[in-house]
Amino acid sequence: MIFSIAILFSWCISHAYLLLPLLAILYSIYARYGTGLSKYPGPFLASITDFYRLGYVCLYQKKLPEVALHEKYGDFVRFGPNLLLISDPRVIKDIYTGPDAMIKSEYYSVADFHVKGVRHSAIFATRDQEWHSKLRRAFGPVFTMSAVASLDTYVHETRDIFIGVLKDKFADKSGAEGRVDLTKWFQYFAFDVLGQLLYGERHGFVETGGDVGDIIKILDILLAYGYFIGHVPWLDYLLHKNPIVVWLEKVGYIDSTFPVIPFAVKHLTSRAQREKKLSAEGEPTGDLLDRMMSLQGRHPEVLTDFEIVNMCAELVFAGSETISATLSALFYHLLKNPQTYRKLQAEVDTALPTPSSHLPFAQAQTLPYLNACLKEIFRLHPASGFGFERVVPPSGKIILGHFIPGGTIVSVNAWVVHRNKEIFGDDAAVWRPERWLEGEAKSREMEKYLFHFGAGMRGCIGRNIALLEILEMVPSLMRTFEMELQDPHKEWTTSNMSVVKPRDCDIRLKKR
Ligand code: HEM
Repeated sequence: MIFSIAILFSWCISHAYLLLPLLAILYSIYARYGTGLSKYPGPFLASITDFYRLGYVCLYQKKLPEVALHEKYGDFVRFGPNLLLISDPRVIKDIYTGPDAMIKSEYYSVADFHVKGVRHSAIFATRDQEWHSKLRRAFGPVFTMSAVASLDTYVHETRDIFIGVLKDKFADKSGAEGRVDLTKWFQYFAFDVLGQLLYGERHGFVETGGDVGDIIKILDILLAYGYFIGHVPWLDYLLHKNPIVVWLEKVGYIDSTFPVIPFAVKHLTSRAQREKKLSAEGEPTGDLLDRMMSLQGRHPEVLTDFEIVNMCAELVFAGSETISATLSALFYHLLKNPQTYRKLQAEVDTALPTPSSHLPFAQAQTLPYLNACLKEIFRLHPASGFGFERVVPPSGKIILGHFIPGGTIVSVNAWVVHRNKEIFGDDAAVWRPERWLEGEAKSREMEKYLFHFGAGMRGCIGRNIALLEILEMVPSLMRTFEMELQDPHKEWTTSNMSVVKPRDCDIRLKKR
């Protein structure tokens, strides 16, 4: 027996030149026809290998891959042996919401990490729905609108320091000295405001005008790694999660700790003995860390110190680049379309009599044109550039009359949904905040399909914080400065590495 296995093995080795192409052909036939998706259109090579998709997203950075693919192939596009992209917004409720919401695909698992050799998943990436529900329930009270509104003083402080630094460093200066790289400075703001919200202490980006501890650089690498490798998730087991790297991390030869973790641990440790504060209504008070720690007694099995530190890192991970991309894109479009800039400025000037006066968050939420601009930027430039992949349950699912086999990965991208002409109008591809002011019924109908924060239980837990930060920043900035693009005729560029990041949108500032 052993003898015949050895003969077979040596025959296979000596005929590898024949066997390997044969296996590749058999695998390709299976990939193309064996997953039940062969009737859907899409690039031929994509139906055979996920590497096609990886190559495509690497090379196709100018226009989002999904937008171009749906334009070419229609509502259902096969973009992998097992992946179906869907553009019709009506599917959002079937895939993402309700008790049957589908689980996240392995795309997200690339964001898992090891601590002392043990694998962990935080709230954004976990594929364990039950554990995720527990996390959402336990952390939930910290993120409600009323809880977030009471965090406004933390945002004011960072915003005022940010505006002060811009004033001193750039305002009224000519030449290179007055040139502001908007994306970079909004990144500094976004990281610092999160430090302030989380621990009552900024990380120090704005004051130093630089990347503290290379946090931005490292986050950019992590986001790019997740975005690209997520298309072929098993590559992660050869690269970052291979047993040698995991072992080297375990014994301390490699340190892949995200640099905000030590910051979070330092603050958590220093507060461990502090009395936990609750408001008169029994709600947590203080900064976000205080609030999360004061909930520990209610959910001791979920809100461990370890999970709280993970959550701090997740909030920085998910809530920094998204904010800076949204703010930069908003000002780019306002300045590229000066009539919209003037209209918003007039509204802001009425609400804010002097540059140093303050517009409360609740009042900012009522300014019609400001909120129209906000919805329009969320629509036209949703910060997340990736499709939110989910796995069809084993029994399969009927979606818009199509039976989709169990195990298929389905994905809807906000950039595609938000360009739907039936919902948003023939000019869906352009910046026009006025579309949100053309009747309440129309606005409500459009809002129903906004997908920039995702949907359902896996939708953005930080959405109220995002609104707070943006609505606190925009009016004050516009009241303080007259802004113009460095080169009004130049078109910006964007890059998509999970977050669609604006580039080349430098501006100049004059004090008002
Ligand atoms: C304009 C700003 C933002 C946008 C467009 C945005 C978008 C999103 C989207 C689309 C998701 C779901 C992704 C998916 O289904 O795969 C998400 C999840 C998440 N976001 Fe945001 N986000 C923003 C700001 C923030 C902020 C400021 C924070 C925190 C301070 C935050 C924290 C999170 C977390 C923790 C998750 C995971 C939630 C879960 O799975 O339960 N985000 N965000």
